[in-house]
Amino acid sequence: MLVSSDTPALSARNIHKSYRNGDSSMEILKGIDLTAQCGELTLLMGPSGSGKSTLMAVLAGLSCPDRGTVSILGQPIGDLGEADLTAVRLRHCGFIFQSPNLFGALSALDQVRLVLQLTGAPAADIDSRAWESLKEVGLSDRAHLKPSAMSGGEKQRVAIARALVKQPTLLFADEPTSALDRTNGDLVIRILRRIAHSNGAAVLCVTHDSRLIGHADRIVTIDDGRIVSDERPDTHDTFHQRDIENAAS
Ligand SMILES: Nc1ncnc2c1ncn2[C@@H]1O[C@H](COP(=O)(O)OP(=O)(O)OP(=O)(O)O)[C@@H](O)[C@H]1O
Repeated sequence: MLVSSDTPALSARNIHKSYRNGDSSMEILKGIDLTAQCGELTLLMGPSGSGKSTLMAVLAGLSCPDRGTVSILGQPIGDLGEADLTAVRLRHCGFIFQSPNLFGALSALDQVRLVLQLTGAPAADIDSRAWESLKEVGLSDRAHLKPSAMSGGEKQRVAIARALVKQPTLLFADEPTSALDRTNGDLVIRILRRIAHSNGAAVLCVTHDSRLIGHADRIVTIDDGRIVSDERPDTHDTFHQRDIENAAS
């Protein structure tokens, strides 16, 4: 895929999504516009039930919107068949969830190697890349341990190494720190920030964890299926949805 340097990693336009419950339908996303640039850690925050995880699933191509378009590196993913969409996700997207979901029988190193084998990386590169990725999350000395011998924070860092090893353009994280204590939560968000800043990934992180706010480049708040604020804490460059709408009109 040829991509200009101005192309956002992700762009979503007028996203609507409803869920059916028996005869009734509930609109969860009510016209979301969002662009994510490479090199930024963006937090998606908002009250429980406001639609954050639904939005993340739509942005990652895991769920289809009823209306609107999502583009990854300029490619509208709604135009892709299932096989091509899976290929885009495999090639460009990494995922981290609240629970690390590791394979119980595999060592940390093998969990990371497996991703590279599945993505068809050259066999000669697999070991060095897997080691490099574990080193990035500070787990070189834990590489041969299985999940049962690791702490919760270590397991979450293996999950990050597994997402990171593909060098994804887009990294989606859904509540990655909510099961972790303060020290491990802090470590995980620092790693996510470094992945954005040093590796140039666009990192989108759904969270309730207010401890993460100070680490973010941008905080997008969703309420009742709409973006209600979009803030850059470092620069205090704050603008609200009405400003976006005014700018677009
Ligand atoms: N598959 C589904 N079928 C029906 N309703 C759903 C489904 N998934 C989510 N919902 C509903 O959509 C609404 C938004 O859910 P979502 O998980 O996106 O919110 P959230 O902001 O991530 O919440 P939380 O912070 O509690 O995780 C909720 O009312 C939820 O019950």
